[in-house]
Amino acid sequence: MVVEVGVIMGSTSDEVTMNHACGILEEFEVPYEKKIVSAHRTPDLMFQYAEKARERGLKVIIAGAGGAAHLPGMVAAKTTLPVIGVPVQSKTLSGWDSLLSIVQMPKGVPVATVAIGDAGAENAGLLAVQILSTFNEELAGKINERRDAKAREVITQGERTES
Ligand SMILES: Nc1c(C(=O)O)ncn1[C@@H]1O[C@H](COP(=O)(O)O)[C@@H](O)[C@H]1O
Repeated sequence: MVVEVGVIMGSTSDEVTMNHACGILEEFEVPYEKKIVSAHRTPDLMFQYAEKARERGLKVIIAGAGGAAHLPGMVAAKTTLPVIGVPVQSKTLSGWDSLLSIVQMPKGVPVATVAIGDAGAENAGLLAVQILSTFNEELAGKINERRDAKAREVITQGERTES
């Protein structure tokens, strides 16, 4: 099966967060790969990964990193695939450093930045699925089914809370 989404992260310490993106891809049965790639620690591997991504058949890259989170932006600079950046929550600055490093890209090289942490990673997975759904009606249908199910959950929870 051709891998469609690349989930990459700067360190194994990002894995717990990034697994939230992977969980969504599994839920939608989107073939993905998970790799540790760092702009700082493995720059040659990072360039190679980004340069080869499109010809390998990938359609979206989700890149998570914390602190001086240059990985998403650097990958975006070396590929024409859409890159979704996940700011991983850092210990010292609670992820503000990660967020600002990822979101403040110079014009010309966009990164679709999601929120800090686990919820952001989950949304990164959903955004990747939505990008793939542009040309895949079956996937679009599954997204709607998921949203309907979530809406029903919220209504049921609300009914239990309301008096
Ligand atoms: N921000 C980056 C990059 C990068 O942007 O290339 N490579 C690793 N890191 C980040 O360093 C943090 C601490 O890493 P360690 O836990 O390995 O010390 C991680 O959140 C990682 O994403």
